[in-house]
Amino acid sequence: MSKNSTRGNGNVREAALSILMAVEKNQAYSNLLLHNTIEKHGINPKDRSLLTEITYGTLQHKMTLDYYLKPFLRGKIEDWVKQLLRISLYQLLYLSRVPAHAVVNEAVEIAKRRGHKGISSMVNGVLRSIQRQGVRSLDDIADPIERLAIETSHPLWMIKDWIKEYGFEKTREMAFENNRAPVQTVRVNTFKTTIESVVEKLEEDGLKVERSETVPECLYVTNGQAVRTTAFKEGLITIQDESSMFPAHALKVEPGMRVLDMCAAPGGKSTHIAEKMENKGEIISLDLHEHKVKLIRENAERLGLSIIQAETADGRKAGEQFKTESFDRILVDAPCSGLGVIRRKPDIKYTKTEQDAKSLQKIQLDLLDEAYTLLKPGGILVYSTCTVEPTENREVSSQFMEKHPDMQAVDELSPLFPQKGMIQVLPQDFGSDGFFVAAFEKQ
Ligand SMILES: C[S@@+](CC[C@H](N)C(=O)[O-])C[C@H]1O[C@@H](n2cnc3c(N)ncnc32)[C@H](O)[C@@H]1O
Repeated sequence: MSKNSTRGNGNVREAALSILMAVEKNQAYSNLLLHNTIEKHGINPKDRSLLTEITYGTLQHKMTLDYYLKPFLRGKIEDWVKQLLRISLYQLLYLSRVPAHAVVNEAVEIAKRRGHKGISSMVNGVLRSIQRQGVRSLDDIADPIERLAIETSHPLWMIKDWIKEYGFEKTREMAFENNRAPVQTVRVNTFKTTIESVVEKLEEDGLKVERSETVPECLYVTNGQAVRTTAFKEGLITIQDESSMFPAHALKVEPGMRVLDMCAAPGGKSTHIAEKMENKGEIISLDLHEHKVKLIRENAERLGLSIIQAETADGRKAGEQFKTESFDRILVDAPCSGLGVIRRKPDIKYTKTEQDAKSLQKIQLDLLDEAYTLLKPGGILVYSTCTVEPTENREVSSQFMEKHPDMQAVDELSPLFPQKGMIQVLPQDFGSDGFFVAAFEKQ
């Protein structure tokens, strides 16, 4: 794909097709593949936005598209042809800016290039029939739960699980919100600069910026790419979702403290904690994977933070390296099912299973048990995840407190969000990621 593609948007659709095939076949992450494709081919901004829209849109609406396509398909069709039909139907139904004839023509061309004449005639036939007859109505699905699953393209087990925990209405809002694009948010490095000065710098770079009403150091960027700004290069901001800024507040750190961040890569929260500690004290940041630990170091360096010591280690065995009851604060930002970030990674809707949440529950409890041993009396332990699964979050917190009666839920998570003990943020609450934060104090 060239920087200045002259052959229309055919290459964009080819690229979307390849990404979607890799996501489905190899369970590759859509966001990483999209990023790599854009960087590798130096795709221009206009094509970049179309590629992102087609790839994410097709993934977001996969089950709805299949529901619409089913009456038009006969017999077994190859995976790539199915993806091509999904991509094309997505554009016909959801992208009014692409003319219908262009969508059909591109699809037929791709089918010819990748397959043979028979396949291209079939693709042509299906798309033209859909154009003539329209698609069937979702009203044909009598059961409201099943309808919600198909309409918003979420597996039925997931919708049922959420309804049990949050009720039908909140689940419905969450499922629709999961198909919307998130607003870009950045965190101001308050150790190095002020919020006002960053707002000014970002605006000088042509970005539109709004301040959050919940987290003072959080800014919403409603256009452009904050990662390409001078403020980013100078280490004055970090790209981070607003929900992910809650744990550092819940930790209630002070300069000079000794803090352990057990699952720290790529360092989004470790660096936030360091900024709040004014770069005074000590932060040990662990992660299981060496290549990810490198990212913690790089981020700390870019932000001018020197108190972070990043190490490769299994948090569940941290007691082998550190003394019992030696940390003032511990963060367990645990590996989780990630179902709060479906807006950013729509593919996880289809790859996660009910069993995943169960096995993650065990890992999270093991990490928390180790953290308990390392926490000083009077210290605070924060447990957070970017999921909305009750098997993790709520169940993990109750099991942990049952096992350790001297760990008490704090009276107020933070002056910014005064809930007692824990908060479950749903994506529709503030427009931020679905997220869970619990804070416990050791008696
Ligand atoms: C939710 S991510 C952490 C995000 C990070 N706190 C941040 O804000 O940038 C969870 C991390 O836990 C790490 N991890 C998984 N199991 C672990 C373990 N047993 N010990 C330490 N880290 C682990 C993963 O490699 C992953 O980077």
